Amino acid sequence: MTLLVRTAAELAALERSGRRAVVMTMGALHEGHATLVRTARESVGPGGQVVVTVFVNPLQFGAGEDLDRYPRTLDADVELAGQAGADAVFAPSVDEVYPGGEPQVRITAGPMGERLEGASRPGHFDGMLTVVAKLLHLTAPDLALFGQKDAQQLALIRRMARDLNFPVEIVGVPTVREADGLALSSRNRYLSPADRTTALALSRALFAARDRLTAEHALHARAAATHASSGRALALSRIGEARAAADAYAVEAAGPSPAVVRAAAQSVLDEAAKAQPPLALDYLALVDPATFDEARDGFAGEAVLAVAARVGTTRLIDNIPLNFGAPA
Ligand SMILES: Nc1ncnc2c1ncn2[C@@H]1O[C@H](COP(=O)(O)OP(=O)(O)OP(=O)(O)O)[C@@H](O)[C@H]1O
Ligand SMILES: CC(C)(CO)[C@@H](O)C(=O)[O-]
Ligand code: BAL
Repeated sequence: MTLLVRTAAELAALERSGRRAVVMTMGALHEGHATLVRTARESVGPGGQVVVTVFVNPLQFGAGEDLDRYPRTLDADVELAGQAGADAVFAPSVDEVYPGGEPQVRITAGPMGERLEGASRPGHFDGMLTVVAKLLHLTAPDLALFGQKDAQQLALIRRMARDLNFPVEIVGVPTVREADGLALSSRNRYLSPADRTTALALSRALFAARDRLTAEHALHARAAATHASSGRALALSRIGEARAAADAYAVEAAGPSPAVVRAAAQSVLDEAAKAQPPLALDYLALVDPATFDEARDGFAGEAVLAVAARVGTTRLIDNIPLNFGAPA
């Protein structure tokens, strides 16, 4: 039986058992959320405790965004959270979370919070981190789980926990997708069937980039295995073509190019911009997942290709991890 808790006092009175994991959500729960809850349950075991929070945080919505129309489905959320293994759902009111009205003192996300999502949604990450900090204090978990679908949010929460010494383990959970690739999101409920068809271009673009990267890795591996370009470089250098030799060496030494991989995604998005309804691209960026700095040519290691776009009145985000190979 899943307990529904509405106040901070009730939550504080909740008896603890074993390790406590928290999954924070804005409700309208779907299979992505259920996966976070199941992962939380597996992490703490049957003797541990899983708390799901459901709170649509006004502080992280900008003027003109969808705060008022955001879906609110608490009964179904309690049901789904319970089936996935939650012991309690904490669903406070706005007054309960912000008893003194809008908080004067807030968490500031810093430069990482001003890029990509932060540039499109000014103040969003300050509002998000402020409520996450409050919910961490209120729920006092041993671990907190967040989806990689919101990759920049996850990176900022990790950074906040580290920079401000929050005594909690932050766990990232891979993105759950529909069979056709669309990342699950509460905002998918806004999509008409035609919107949804266009929206599939987000994941298609990310998969095209992943496939391009796989092909690039194979090309470079083949070149290295056959020493084709070094052999050619040697031959060229013997006949005195020093510049051509240097170029040939460079081709073999360089890893896959971020620009080439990014372009594979861009061409899918360009096509979708001509669809009906059209996809309006906000950003497509290849970034370092820890800092959200742009991954330029020569980048090695783990990257994230992140995309945000509007289809009709719905704004969607998605991303995919891409490994550019071991850093030199
Ligand atoms: N498809 C998904 N796979 C894995 N985790 C997800 C997925 N969708 C959401 N989450 C995670 O669930 C948590 C709560 O997210 P939230 O309630 O905002 O859901 P959402 O579907 O992302 O909603 P929205 O459409 O408003 O962005 C976050 O940590 C988020 O990253
Ligand atoms: C982490 C969060 C619950 C804070 O409101 C929200 O940003 C979300 O659902 O991803
Ligand atoms: N899913 C991230 C929270 C937001 O869009 O406001």
